[in-house]
Amino acid sequence: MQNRESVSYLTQKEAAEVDEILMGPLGFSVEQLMELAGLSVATSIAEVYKVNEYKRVLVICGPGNNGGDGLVAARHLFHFGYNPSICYPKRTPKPLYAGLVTQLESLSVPFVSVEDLPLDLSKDFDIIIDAIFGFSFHGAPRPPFNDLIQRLVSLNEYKEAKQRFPVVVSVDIPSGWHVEEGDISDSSFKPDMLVSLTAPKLCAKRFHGPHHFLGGRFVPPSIVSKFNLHLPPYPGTAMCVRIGKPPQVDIAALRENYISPEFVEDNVEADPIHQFRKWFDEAIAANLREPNAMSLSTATSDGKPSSRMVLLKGFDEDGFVWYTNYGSRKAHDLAENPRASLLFFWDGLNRQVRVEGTVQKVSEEESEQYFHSRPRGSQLGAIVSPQSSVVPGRHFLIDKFKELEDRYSNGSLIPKPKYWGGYRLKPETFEFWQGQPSRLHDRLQYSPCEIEGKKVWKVERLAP
Ligand SMILES: NC(=O)C1=CN([C@@H]2O[C@H](COP(=O)(O)OP(=O)(O)OC[C@H]3O[C@@H](n4cnc5c(N)ncnc54)[C@H](OP(=O)(O)O)[C@@H]3O)[C@@H](O)[C@H]2O)[C@@H](O)CC1
Ligand SMILES: Cc1cc2nc3c(=O)[nH]c(=O)nc-3n(C[C@H](O)[C@H](O)[C@H](O)COP(=O)(O)O)c2cc1C
Ligand SMILES: Cc1ncc(COP(=O)(O)O)c(C=O)c1O
Ligand SMILES: [K+]
Repeated sequence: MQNRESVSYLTQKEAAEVDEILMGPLGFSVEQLMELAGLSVATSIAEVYKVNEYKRVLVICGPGNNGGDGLVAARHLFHFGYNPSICYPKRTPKPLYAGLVTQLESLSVPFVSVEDLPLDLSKDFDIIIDAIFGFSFHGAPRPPFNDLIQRLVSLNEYKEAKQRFPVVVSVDIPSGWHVEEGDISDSSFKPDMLVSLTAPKLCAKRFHGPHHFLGGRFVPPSIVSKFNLHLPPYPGTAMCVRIGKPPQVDIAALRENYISPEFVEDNVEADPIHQFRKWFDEAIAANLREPNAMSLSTATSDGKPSSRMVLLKGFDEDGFVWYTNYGSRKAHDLAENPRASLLFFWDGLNRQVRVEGTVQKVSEEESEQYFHSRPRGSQLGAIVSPQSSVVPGRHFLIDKFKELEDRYSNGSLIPKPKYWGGYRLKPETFEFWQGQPSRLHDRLQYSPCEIEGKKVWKVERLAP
């Protein structure tokens, strides 16, 4: 999360200069920049306002490039599953704009005239995108945009009356605001979200709404250095990044309604290891991050519990294996109380699996073999770290690490320390859980029983 103070802002003149450099010596075309800008707007909106709750979108487009960004955003939002409508009263007679309009018409996105647009915008839309004016705005808004801006101002009244009201998202500049000074006359509207493009303009300092995003992931280093820009890094492959304060959330209202295929007794495996393999393979196929991460809970002999994450490194009929330091807190617990439980949570699949049983160390040979399969840095890390004991500072670890790195820089075998190795939990019970609507989840528990002298697994459904 980027601190608002550390982000830089552009003046109106600088914004126009950046434009000229991008589309001059740097070889960009306006189409390209507009496409990226519109896509950033659409992805920012999709990040905050989920399509199942905020479906109906009105995009009000002005006569310049800001309006073009709105047209592009509308097309992307359509493909993301939203229902956009467009109000575009002063069309620009250029092929770029005509093309964007044709693209939207081919998707049957409706164009609404100012006259046909309701005076009260609060009922028909969930999101209103203000793509009226960008950084070239000057003076006071002229018709018909003054009237449209007034309708956005009126939304505040509905907000105060606590009726359901649409959120307003401004593209680059809240329309009617002075590009540098902000809402000087205090007569314009206050958007809920601002998507600054390329770099925030000075007026963005006056934006105090809940969601400030930056989009336009195309700024080359030469622009960054020429304008001394301080911008947050974009995460991963994202087209947008949040700037300013983190969103305020009502923790008590944070919840997911799980929707999953039915998980019923008739189609589970008789053997829980087979069932685990099936779900584990599905977690891998779903491309989840670290599907082998599991919470390991242990307890002291007098029953004081503790949990931590570890990585599963193998499983079969004999049990579930992980590696760690034999002097750690968990190791002390396991030495006096071998009973433990494992918990997997596969978020993207609405699944969790509990495995409970007793733990033993794996053989030295097994630990040796695994230790030498790890990256050399991790092998050295294991030697350096007296896991779970107090150390004087980070330097203590780094100094020891560097010393060892030098010693083994010739590529020679790094001996596994005696105090590092694996554990195996032999399962006694399993529970497979899958989230369902209204908290009526599926829970199937496997426990061992004997039928005619033969060990089998009993499967029972537990109430959610
Ligand atoms: N640079 C970049 O990196 C990128 C920039 N991009 C986008 O471009 C935006 C800047 O676009 P822009 O320069 O076309 O101007 P913009 O603000 O849309 O409007 C100008 C129009 O409004 C009119 N107008 C002005 N004042 C008025 C008034 N008081 N009342 C009524 N009308 C008024 C003016 O008419 P005029 O006054 O000149 O007759 C003209 O027709 C920028 O904010 C960003 O969204 C991205 O697409 C890509 C990357
Ligand atoms: C995703 C994840 C995986 C981890 N995997 C291991 C692991 O496999 N082995 C390990 O010793 N620590 C692992 N850790 C660190 C442990 O959570 C823990 O901090 C450490 O083992 C010390 O725990 P203890 O003091 O309870 O013994 C992992 C942490 C995370 C977040
Ligand atoms: C301290 C520690 N040891 C061991 C592991 C196990 O994973 P790996 O053997 O892949 O490094 C982890 C994983 O996060 C870890 O943090
Ligand atoms: K705008």
